[in-house]
Amino acid sequence: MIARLPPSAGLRIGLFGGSFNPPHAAHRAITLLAMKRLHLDFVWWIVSPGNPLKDTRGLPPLAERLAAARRVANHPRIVVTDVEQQIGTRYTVDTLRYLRERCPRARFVWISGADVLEEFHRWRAWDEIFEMVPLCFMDRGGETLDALGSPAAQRFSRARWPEERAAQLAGMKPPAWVFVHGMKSTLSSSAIRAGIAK
Ligand SMILES: Nc1ncnc2c1ncn2[C@@H]1O[C@H](COP(=O)(O)OP(=O)(O)OP(=O)(O)O)[C@@H](O)[C@H]1O
Ligand SMILES: O=C(O)c1ccc[n+]([C@@H]2O[C@H](COP(=O)([O-])O)[C@@H](O)[C@H]2O)c1
Repeated sequence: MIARLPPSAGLRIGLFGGSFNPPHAAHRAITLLAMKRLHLDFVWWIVSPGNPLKDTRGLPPLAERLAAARRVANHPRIVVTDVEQQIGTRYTVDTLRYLRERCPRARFVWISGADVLEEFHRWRAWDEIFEMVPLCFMDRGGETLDALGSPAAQRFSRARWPEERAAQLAGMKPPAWVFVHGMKSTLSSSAIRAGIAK
């Protein structure tokens, strides 16, 4: 399957995967902060057909989450895509393999919140992902210490660059990652679903 993708040649592109159930202001704020600190041209929001580690019963249809993500993103340099649905995967390693092959001249960086670093060692082929693209983890309220002490952070501790080098991350040879402080939002989709945030 050949997915419909935005232009990418020669660009520095952040990839931000999520369930977006629902999308919220912290998704957008993190994206804009990463764009600035990593000197990215674009960030693609990859709306997941369903996180393989989550119970996805009750997950709203992808089309609904895509439309909501587009409304929240509302920025000329944020592109919302259903590429995982198009290529038929839920696993990030497959998505990255596909995108690197389809877009050989793009400089991709995978962006996640700190909670993802904490559980990264549970992802399929997670150590391979570290060798495929540079990674950027964004601080998240309540998650910093657990994330930085996680199995993935420990295993790749020598590939961590100081935050001051974030602007060079997209051009670095993997494994390379940064942890970006500066935002400690506690906003989450689950809090919104529970009616205790919006
Ligand atoms: N407040 C936040 N600070 C930092 N990163 C965040 C924040 N909210 C979401 N993210 C990141 O956004 C990405 C997509 O997350 P997701 O769509 O699951 O939102 P969520 O708020 O974490 O959802 P849920 O509460 O259902 O787990 C993940 O990398 C997640 O770490
Ligand atoms: O590839 C995996 O094994 C894997 C396991 C868990 C989560 N992910 C991805 O992590 C991203 C964040 O998921 P979520 O549900 O926390 O928003 C999203 O792109 C998921 O597809 C990927």
